[in-house]
Amino acid sequence: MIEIEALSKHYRAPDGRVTDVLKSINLEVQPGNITAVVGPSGAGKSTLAKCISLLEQPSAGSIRVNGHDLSRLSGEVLRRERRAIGTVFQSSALLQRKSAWENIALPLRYLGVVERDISARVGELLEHVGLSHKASAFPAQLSGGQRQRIGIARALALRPSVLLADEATSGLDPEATVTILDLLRKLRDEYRLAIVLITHEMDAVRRAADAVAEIRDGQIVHYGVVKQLLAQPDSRLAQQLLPLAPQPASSELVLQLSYRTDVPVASDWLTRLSQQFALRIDLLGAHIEQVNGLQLGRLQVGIHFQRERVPLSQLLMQLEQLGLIGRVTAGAPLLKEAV
Ligand SMILES: Nc1ncnc2c1ncn2[C@@H]1O[C@H](COP(=O)(O)OP(=O)(O)OP(=O)(O)O)[C@@H](O)[C@H]1O
Repeated sequence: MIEIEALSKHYRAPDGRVTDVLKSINLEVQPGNITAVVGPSGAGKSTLAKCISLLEQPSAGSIRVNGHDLSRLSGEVLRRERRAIGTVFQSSALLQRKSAWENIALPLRYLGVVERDISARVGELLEHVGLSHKASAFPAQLSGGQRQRIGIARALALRPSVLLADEATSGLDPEATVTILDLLRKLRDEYRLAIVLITHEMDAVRRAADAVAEIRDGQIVHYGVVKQLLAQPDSRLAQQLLPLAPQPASSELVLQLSYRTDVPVASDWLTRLSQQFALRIDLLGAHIEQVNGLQLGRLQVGIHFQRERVPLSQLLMQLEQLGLIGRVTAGAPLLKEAV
């Protein structure tokens, strides 16, 4: 488990000017959980990654891994405790003259682990990342995705409890990206790893994250548990996770409806709603997203009132009873008259 508390980082330029890059970041990632950190370029994601991996010393605050505050340690104790954090970066930085097998063995060799145990552990890790057949290949003979999987195996060699993946899928093709993200999910579950996934790709968040923190200008401005975000379709993070382009509509009211496919939605909701309120409902757009193994649906519907206008609150309440969460995308002023 990793607990980041009131973490701040500033840099001091030679002329004495101070740049605050991280401002009092609080973030907790439990074992068996993937938390994505997203945000625009320059927001502070890499600096956060460097602080977590202790490449940079925080200016203030603490980073506790399994209860130990790593930011206060130094020397041999720090080297020992930091083994609890495995790191994978964008280019996995494998040694080119060493085979995949040797690259994974490196951290174990540095520690002086006996050869027999190294063999057993490397074999197990290669199997876990699905590359046993590439043990003797050199990095140049591997694809980008395969190199990244070897990088992940190496990061896990010392059995960390936290894995930091900093842009680990950037630059990979979609297929390799999916393989890496699915591997992270598998490792999360098998080793109960607490994974911090730093990424600028919302697709990666959708596929793998349990929670997401949005960082802007050095601060966490939004945080949400992915499965709960769907119940808040208005939230900024939900909109980013499940975008549905607004449709031009001649309808009196345009609603965006969300639902989880594992929660029953009345199959005849459309007929029931139309009949109950004398509506004509046009389907303007629909899509289903996979979010961390869960299917989430989004619909956009245009509504025409065929008799009197129905109060919006009544309409939304009825939708909720049918298993759908609604929010108005267009036409609200019209409705206000009727509310
Ligand atoms: N060593 C440094 N000295 C001074 N300022 C720095 C230093 N490192 C980073 N910064 C500044 O801190 C801010 C955050 O940078 P950081 O690299 O953490 O952003 P990021 O969110 O990772 O961006 P990107 O997605 O483009 O990699 C930027 O404004 C950057 O210029």
